[in-house]
Amino acid sequence: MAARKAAAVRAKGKATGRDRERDQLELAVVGGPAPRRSKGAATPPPRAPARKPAGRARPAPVEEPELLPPAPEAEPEAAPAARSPKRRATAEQMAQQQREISISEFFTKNRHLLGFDNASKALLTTIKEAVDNSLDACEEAGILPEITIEVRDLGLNEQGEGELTKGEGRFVVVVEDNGPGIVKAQAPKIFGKLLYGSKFHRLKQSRGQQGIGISAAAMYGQLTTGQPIRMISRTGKGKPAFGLEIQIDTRKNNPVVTAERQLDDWHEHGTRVELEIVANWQQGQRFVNRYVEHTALSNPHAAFHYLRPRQPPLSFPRATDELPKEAQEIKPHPHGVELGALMRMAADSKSHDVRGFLQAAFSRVSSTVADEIVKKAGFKARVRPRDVAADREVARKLHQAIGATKIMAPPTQILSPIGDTLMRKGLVSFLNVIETEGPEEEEQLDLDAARKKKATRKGKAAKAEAPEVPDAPPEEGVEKIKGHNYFIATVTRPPKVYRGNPFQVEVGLAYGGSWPADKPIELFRFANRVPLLFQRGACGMTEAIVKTDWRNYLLSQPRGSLPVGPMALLVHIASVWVPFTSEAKEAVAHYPEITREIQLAAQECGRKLAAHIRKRKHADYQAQRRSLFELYIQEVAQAIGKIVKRSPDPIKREFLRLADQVTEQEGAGDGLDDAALEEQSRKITRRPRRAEEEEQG
Ligand SMILES: Nc1ncnc2c1ncn2[C@@H]1O[C@H](COP(=O)(O)OP(=O)(O)OP(=O)(O)O)[C@@H](O)[C@H]1O
Repeated sequence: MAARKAAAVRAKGKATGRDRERDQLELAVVGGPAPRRSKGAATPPPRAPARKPAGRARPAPVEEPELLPPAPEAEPEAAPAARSPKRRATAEQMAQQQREISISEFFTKNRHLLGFDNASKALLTTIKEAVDNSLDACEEAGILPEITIEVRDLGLNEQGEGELTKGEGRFVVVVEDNGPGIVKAQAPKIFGKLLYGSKFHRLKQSRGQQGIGISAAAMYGQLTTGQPIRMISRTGKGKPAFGLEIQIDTRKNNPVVTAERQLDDWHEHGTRVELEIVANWQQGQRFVNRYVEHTALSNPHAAFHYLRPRQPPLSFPRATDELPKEAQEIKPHPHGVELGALMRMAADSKSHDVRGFLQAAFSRVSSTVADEIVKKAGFKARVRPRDVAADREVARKLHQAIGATKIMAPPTQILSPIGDTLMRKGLVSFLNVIETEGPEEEEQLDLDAARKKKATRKGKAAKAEAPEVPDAPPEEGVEKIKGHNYFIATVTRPPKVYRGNPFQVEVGLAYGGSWPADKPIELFRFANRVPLLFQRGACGMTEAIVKTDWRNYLLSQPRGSLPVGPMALLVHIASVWVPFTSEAKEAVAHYPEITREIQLAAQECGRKLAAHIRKRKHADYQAQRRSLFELYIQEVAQAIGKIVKRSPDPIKREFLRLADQVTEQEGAGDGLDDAALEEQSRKITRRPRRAEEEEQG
């Protein structure tokens, strides 16, 4: 109706600017297209009256006056259109500003993307990058890792005496390994060039992936203290050890060696990295402690020596002398390849025809599969890889044909999971340290809450704690650690594939002990054996655990949260390429295939846990009943003795034997559900009375 009125006014040619404004708004409300105003035009161009639609007239739209916008008078923005603004710069002027950005310059500005957002986190990231490299190098070379991590407070004197630096200050981080060492010619680029490494271009399980970690730490040190990274390395007996000081020319992303020396006496092989950085030990040590503990847990084949300012050194001996199974490199699976990547791979190929290219570049492509792909692509004549690289249409056909061809899943036995036995060993030695040292706190820097939590764990926890597992006989899966009983269960899932990349999930849990029973469980996340300490909420692993219904396994669980109970839960994903959410490698992306596997592993572990909790509840119940029974047994035996005129001692012994028998029988109640156990308990309560009656009778 309003539109029609407005059209009538326009037809008369008497519309004012304000009328036109109102028309536009009204038309917009009744569904007409908003008029486009040409840039710089003071008033909108005149519009032709609305044409009547051909055919049967539609009913007039129902008017909704309350939807109309306020009258233009009330709208200051509806003032006359502004004149076109003065041009500020021409394309040519802007072109003068446009230039290449070096990767180091980019990450200098965006160091938070690499995990260097603040001084406490930077401390952890620096250590983590160096330790992960040491572990990777040792494993690749087949050496049992022996790693020393040292944090030195430069506020203290040479003897380590003085006042500890409060807040931010200068620290030296040293990481030394007994690995294969680094070839001298490579060292400058490894430590002084971002995106330079040996792991990015391959598909093989390793802690490092990107080739940016240690050089980013060097860059952070250089940025915050102006000091170069110092390294020493030796590749073996008979080869000289060398030391270098390396800086990064951030404009060019190139290394500059500022000092060089040869060492006569150094270890037979290995690498030492020393970085001076601005760090916050006061706040950051919690993360570092936790990182070291968790790294020891997930790497039971490695020994760690951890030296800290003004604290006794901490050692984590290796729990096994066996190296983990060697991870194998694989080629990408054709079903995971994208069109652009296919074209690039074809351009790099040395094969003479597309069949050869497919077989050489991808896993699981036999000559029969290659023939089938080529047939499905409809290539008549011989197609060379360079045709695929140059012609998008040819590449598209090939890509489509790959997608339409059934190809065996990628090989999965190339991964190196921790395994059930070592996960258990790792958990036990980790709990040993935790029980001695006291646990570390949550990642949030809420010190008050942290202090409270510590108090809860050390003192009050005993009350809240789930009742102890009876001393004897030791239940299967229960480990006694520093006087506390922990139930430990582990699950390793078979390998699976996401986006063509094999991955494998493992879950381990430790229940009971000194963990508080009234707090959310402790969730420990690991990716390729590296603990993930930040971004817990944003991690796909957390999501999977939260989505698991833990009430089925006798833990309480607030909606959308982690379960509550005295439990530490370890989740590990091993993969040839872990899909991290960012370069800082702090959280795993939410791939449904990965979430599902974690859930399945958690459920399997949960079932073991539920069986244990039931058994323990039952044992507690029996112990309670027995002690109640034993409380009166003396009196009862005496009374019966008087009636039957016998000594009470054999009667008492008989009662105790009966009690043993009953408890034993009920011990066989394993595997019953709660209701069945309750029922069984009820029956048992009546039994002694009957036994008594029989005796009396
Ligand atoms: N301690 C070491 N011993 C032997 N080689 C090392 C050592 N540290 C680093 N390297 C080599 O230097 C390369 C670069 O290391 P860097 O930490 O920058 O990246 P990365 O480990 O490959 O990946 P990411 O950035 O994900 O950590 C490694 O790929 C490895 O080849």
